[in-house]
Amino acid sequence: MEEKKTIPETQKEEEEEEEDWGSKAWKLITKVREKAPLIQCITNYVSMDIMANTLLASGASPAMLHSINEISDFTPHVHALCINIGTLSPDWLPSMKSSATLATQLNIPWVLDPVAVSASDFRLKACLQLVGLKPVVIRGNASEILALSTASVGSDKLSKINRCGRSSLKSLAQACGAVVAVSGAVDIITDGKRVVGVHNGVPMMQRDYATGCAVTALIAAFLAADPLRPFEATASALSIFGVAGEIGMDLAKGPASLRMHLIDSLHGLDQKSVFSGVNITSMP
Ligand SMILES: Nc1ncnc2c1ncn2[C@@H]1O[C@H](COP(=O)(O)OP(=O)(O)OP(=O)(O)O)[C@@H](O)[C@H]1O
Ligand SMILES: Cc1ncsc1CCO
Ligand SMILES: [Mg+2]
Repeated sequence: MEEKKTIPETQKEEEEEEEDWGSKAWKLITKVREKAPLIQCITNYVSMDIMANTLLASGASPAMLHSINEISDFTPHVHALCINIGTLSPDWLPSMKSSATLATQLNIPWVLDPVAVSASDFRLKACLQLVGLKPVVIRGNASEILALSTASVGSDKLSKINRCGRSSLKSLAQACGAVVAVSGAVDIITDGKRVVGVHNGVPMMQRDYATGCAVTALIAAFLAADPLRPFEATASALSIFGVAGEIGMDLAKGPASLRMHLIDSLHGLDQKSVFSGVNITSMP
């Protein structure tokens, strides 16, 4: 007869919490599909197409409106807002600020993507002004989040050994009052207290421009589905996008076909694939 092993209580709790992410993510994508939230994106010229198609494939309704003449009429009616500074110019910045200000005043969740924040002084200053307008989530790659950390928290306060490590990420989240997400092979998400890692996605996603921008928009859709739990929404969106990338990669021949298959997989994602694919773990 097989020997019965007993699992220590703490390990059991951790396993239960980790197992639970599959159902959290499934509930959120289901809610996005049911609610079809309206997501305003003020984004760059490169990402508009993949972002709109990612949102549509998830069940959300994208709207790429950026004219200053339309913000006051339109932003109050959206369920979430995504601001991306990828092709920032002086004439778009007032629209971004105005839309972000309205969203914060009206309790509409919004997410900031600090694309290439350290490329110029103009971009860094603009990004810090936007951070001051209280995004609910900031999602960038490691170099962008490191640049933002150094500028927002101060290089002297960051550990020299572990400058983009978990403790500096937590400090950034606390300083900004936002959930901070760093994408990469393992995406790291923190709300300043909790930290989780998302172990989904495939390396080929880095060979395709604007996948980062697209997942930031998906975070906005998940925020619209559950505005009170931005940490869970952010981790789930990153995981679901990664699972769609994994399934898409089985059919793809390279970056261009991955883009197509990722969007198809996101559209067709079922409960079984979400439960077996979502891989989110707590981090100390
Ligand atoms: N090595 C990897 N393995 C698995 N998934 C990855 C890897 N690198 C990136 N990803 C995934 O690709 C997506 C985009 O992340 P990335 O860090 O490339 O964003 P980014 O640099 O902001 O992209 P862009 O600026 O082109 O929009 C995320 O969903 C992330 O999880
Ligand atoms: C290539 C590129 N240039 C500005 S934004 C962008 C898309 C990826 O962020
Ligand atoms: Mg990016």
